[in-house]
Amino acid sequence: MAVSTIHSPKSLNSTSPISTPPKTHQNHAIFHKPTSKRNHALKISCSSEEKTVVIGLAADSGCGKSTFMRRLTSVFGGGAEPPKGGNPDSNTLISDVTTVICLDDYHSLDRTGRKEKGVTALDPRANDFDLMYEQVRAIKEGIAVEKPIYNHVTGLIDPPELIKPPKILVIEGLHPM
Ligand SMILES: Nc1ncnc2c1ncn2[C@@H]1O[C@H](COP(=O)(O)OP(=O)(O)OP(=O)(O)O)[C@@H](O)[C@H]1O
Ligand SMILES: O=C(CO)[C@H](O)[C@H](O)COP(=O)(O)O
Repeated sequence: MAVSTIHSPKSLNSTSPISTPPKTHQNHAIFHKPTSKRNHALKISCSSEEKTVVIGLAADSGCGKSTFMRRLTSVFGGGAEPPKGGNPDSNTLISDVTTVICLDDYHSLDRTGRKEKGVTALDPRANDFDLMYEQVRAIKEGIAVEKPIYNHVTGLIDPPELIKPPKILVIEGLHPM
């Protein structure tokens, strides 16, 4: 499993598939590995007061992303719940500080569509990376978006849900980077 901060609108605008972190650490959430046996706690510092910090979590299906995210959001405080009054099959988790969105929501082909085309959910042809990029960039810039929902119960793409910019946005899935 890979976890990374996604650093700036500039890096999101890059044409390179791999974003290059800037040299300063301002406005970034920073994860430190313990440096000594006496320092077991995961230290998290987040200096951004105004802009949404984006954290990407990449791993294959069933690797433990959701489990890890529940732990991570509890570190930031508050319980995380699906959007109130929305689609009960929403994959989104919202707390006071964080919003976790699942990138399965950017599947461009539903379950039947993938079967017909003979592609898996990992295949770029089954995902709308352009929409993902535009919406993550918009949220980071403080703009709410209407994000699609991939319904894991029905295998269909449901009507979108409104995602408002949180302090910390976590994008978890197969291709967040
Ligand atoms: N660190 C761990 N050690 C052992 N089992 C784990 C660990 N983390 C998660 N699991 C178990 O692995 C299974 C998959 O976990 P989880 O649903 O978090 O994965 P996921 O990556 O979010 O899956 P998906 O991509 O299907 O949404 C669950 O049964 C969970 O209890
Ligand atoms: O979790 C996944 C990817 O992260 C699923 O494999 C993918 O979204 C397809 O979902 P389903 O099997 O419900 O049609």
